[in-house]
Amino acid sequence: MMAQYLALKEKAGECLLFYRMGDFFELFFEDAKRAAQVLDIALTSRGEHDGAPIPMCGVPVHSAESYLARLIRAGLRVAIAEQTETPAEAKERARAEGRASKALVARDIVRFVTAGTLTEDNLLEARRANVLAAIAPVRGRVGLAAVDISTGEMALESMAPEALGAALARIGAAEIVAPEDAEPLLGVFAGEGAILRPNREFASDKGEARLKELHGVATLDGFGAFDRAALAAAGGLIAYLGHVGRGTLPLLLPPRARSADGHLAMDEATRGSLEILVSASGTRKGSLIDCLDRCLTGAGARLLADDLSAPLCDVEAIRARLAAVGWLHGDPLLREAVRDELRALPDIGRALGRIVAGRGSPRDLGQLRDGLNVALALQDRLARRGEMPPLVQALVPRLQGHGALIELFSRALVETPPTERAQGGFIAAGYDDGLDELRDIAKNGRRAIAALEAKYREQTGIATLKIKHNGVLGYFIEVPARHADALMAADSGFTHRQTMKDAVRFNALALHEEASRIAEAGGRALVAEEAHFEELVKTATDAREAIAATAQALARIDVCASWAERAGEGAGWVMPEVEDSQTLDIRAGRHPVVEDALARAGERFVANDCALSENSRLWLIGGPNMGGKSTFLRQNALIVLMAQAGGFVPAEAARIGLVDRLFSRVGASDNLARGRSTFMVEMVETAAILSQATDRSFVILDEVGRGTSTYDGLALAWAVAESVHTTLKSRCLFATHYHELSRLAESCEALSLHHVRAREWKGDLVLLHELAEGPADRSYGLSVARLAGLPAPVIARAKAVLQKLEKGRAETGGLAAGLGELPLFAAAAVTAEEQCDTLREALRDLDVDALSPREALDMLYRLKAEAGD
Ligand SMILES: Nc1ncnc2c1ncn2[C@@H]1O[C@H](COP(=O)(O)OP(=O)(O)OP(=O)(O)O)[C@@H](O)[C@H]1O
Repeated sequence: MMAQYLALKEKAGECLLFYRMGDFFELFFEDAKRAAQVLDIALTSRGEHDGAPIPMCGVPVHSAESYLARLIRAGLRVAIAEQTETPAEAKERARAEGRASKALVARDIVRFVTAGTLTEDNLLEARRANVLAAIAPVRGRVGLAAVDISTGEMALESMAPEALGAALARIGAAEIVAPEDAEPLLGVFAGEGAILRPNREFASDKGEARLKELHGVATLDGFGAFDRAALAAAGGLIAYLGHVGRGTLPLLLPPRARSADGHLAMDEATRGSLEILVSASGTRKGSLIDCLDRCLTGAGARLLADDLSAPLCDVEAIRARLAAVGWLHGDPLLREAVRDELRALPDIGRALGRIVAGRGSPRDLGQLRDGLNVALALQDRLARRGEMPPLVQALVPRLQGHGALIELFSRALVETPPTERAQGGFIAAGYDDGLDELRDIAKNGRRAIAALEAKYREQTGIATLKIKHNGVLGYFIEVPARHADALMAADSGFTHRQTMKDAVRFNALALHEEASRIAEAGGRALVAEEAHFEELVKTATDAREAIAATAQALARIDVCASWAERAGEGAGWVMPEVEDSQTLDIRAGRHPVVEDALARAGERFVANDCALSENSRLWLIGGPNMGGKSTFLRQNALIVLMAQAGGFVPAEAARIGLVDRLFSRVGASDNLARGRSTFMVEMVETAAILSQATDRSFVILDEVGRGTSTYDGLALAWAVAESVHTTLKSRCLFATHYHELSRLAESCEALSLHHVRAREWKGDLVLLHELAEGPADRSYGLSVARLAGLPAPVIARAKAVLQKLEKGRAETGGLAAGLGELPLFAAAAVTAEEQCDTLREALRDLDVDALSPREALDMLYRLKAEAGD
């Protein structure tokens, strides 16, 4: 057995091996130690290997899923080795092979369970997509393929290598597959969740061929335009799926082409700081989606998460979504009726995923029937409305067309089919006459057995005689021990089977005959049900694309209704106007998450305006700590994000010029796990902004430079603000405590000064959370410290120090004393560019083909020296 185990373990590689033995999955050696620790179950031992006891632990097969879930959550992967023959078959095989020894049942790995390839309901989160991603670099581009196995939705894209990090952050994959050579590309995503596979699996021609074969098409053009890199990633993804499914592929819908420019780009730091899908605490609670999500279905919630992760950059597409939301918002009765239908909707996308992956149950078939029925009812309701916005109009036809399937499944299945199919009982009466007959035989047999019980009681005079059934003996007669003697007699007509402590069990010919009849009919009924199950699975599988389209249409309707519902909950949510401009004009905007939190505490959120335009691009915002600067910055970023995702926004009015990239640098946070200090993180993220933001981007910068010494910090903040204003020309909100920065207003014409208001009243600080024009008068740092409970002697001492410092500042002209003679940023930048131009010219004039290797090397030295000068 150990030889068999070790061979399978070799195949399982890094995965824990679940080795099936009877009713248990057993784990051995290091696997056992690891699993016992994660699952907190007993570690025992069994036999010896190389003279040492073999560590072992096990989990019961019937509850294996909950253990699997915990192992997957702990970042582990599992290979499942099942018995591939029965003990009887094994014996037969051993005899045929002429071996007398005890036959070992053959086993093989039937499946790998990994975080990215789950389909089981209880291993998945209903409201979160579970994404498996694959990357592949090809000629300077990186392909990215992403699939949610539970629903089969697949998207392909390709990008410059620098954009990969942001794309992976957007997707939030549970597992990432990459070619061995490409590990460095993964950057921060390398490690636990990344799986390296042989390079040859990521060939674009193979990827293309596999996709064509899967979808039965001669060309992929109908699905979109995919470049070599995207196809190579698709190839790697499908190869990996084939590997984990041991040859069986899960549901894969035709791939969608996702273009990077179609979406509002956000890097990982921005996503993190805006707390879109998870809050800073790492959970959904307190995140934007948690505050917005009113979806009634898991699929709707998953689509909403996708929308918020990748808001659109296309005015028409955004307006189409907004029109659908507005339609449902303006008609609360219709909205409620639509939502009533959705409430009854099972997760048909995931049910279909399980069915196609060969892991479906009768319950999944029942869910398809019920879900498609809901879709039909919804279609009917919407169609009767007549007038609809174009998006809804396009969705409605996708809700129908499953009449034959619904009719078949309604006739074939019982009302609530079970999750287990081994015991049968899911095919409805009246669907198959032969099956009904077999069931009748079994039913009559059970009735006959009940009659036999009465007959035997009368015959033996034992009133406590009972006919019972169990899995081992089948049907048997049981009498209390004190009555057993009468039945033991040779001519009693009963044969002894088992003696228990208080009872004795017997058989009888008539009982045996009835029992055999029942068993035979039952067995045949099971076979018949199984055959029907296969037919129904095939029907569903054949219709998979149409069913998936219906599931997606339902999810989109749910998302639109969710936005409408959320906006309808309180006053002050509006449909944003989206346009192609550099305007960002938000009247009385609010931060939805902070507003909710304050409302729970019975407090009111103070709404604030934000009015940026081409001529007033950068707002420098000062004011006391705790004054609401960060909140203001974030609320405007979130409003942009929500609007471009196609939703209403918490404001009185909002006009939003399309944003191509959103950047947020809020609050310095340590990232020691990745080996970077606070200041380093801050600078890396700021560098990303300076290299990528455009005049269509929106940037929020919160206290850049605070992570270092005052002079360094001020100097950096100054240069960054100037660069954003003058070079990038992005719209920007810049919060800072450096008063000195207000002097930037003298040289930057599109920069204006603002502050959050505060007042001191009877010695106490009152924060008004209200934005006003002009520079902040002072910083109130000591007052906030006092609010926070710093001891009075410390405050008093700080006051004395402050007075001295301020006196010094007055005498010397302060921190920014020397800035009067600073040349304009633009002028400084031009000289750098000029220098760069001589290099560029030298390169342009170069005839590479005419150079010998030696000359090329010389030239390289010369250019380098010039750059050094
Ligand atoms: N507009 C508002 N209306 C009501 N309360 C607000 C508002 N903005 C912020 N607050 C409250 O003030 C708290 C502090 O806000 P925030 O963190 O934005 O201040 P800050 O000025 O960025 O502070 P610091 O400079 O210390 O980072 C918030 O947690 C919130 O409870």
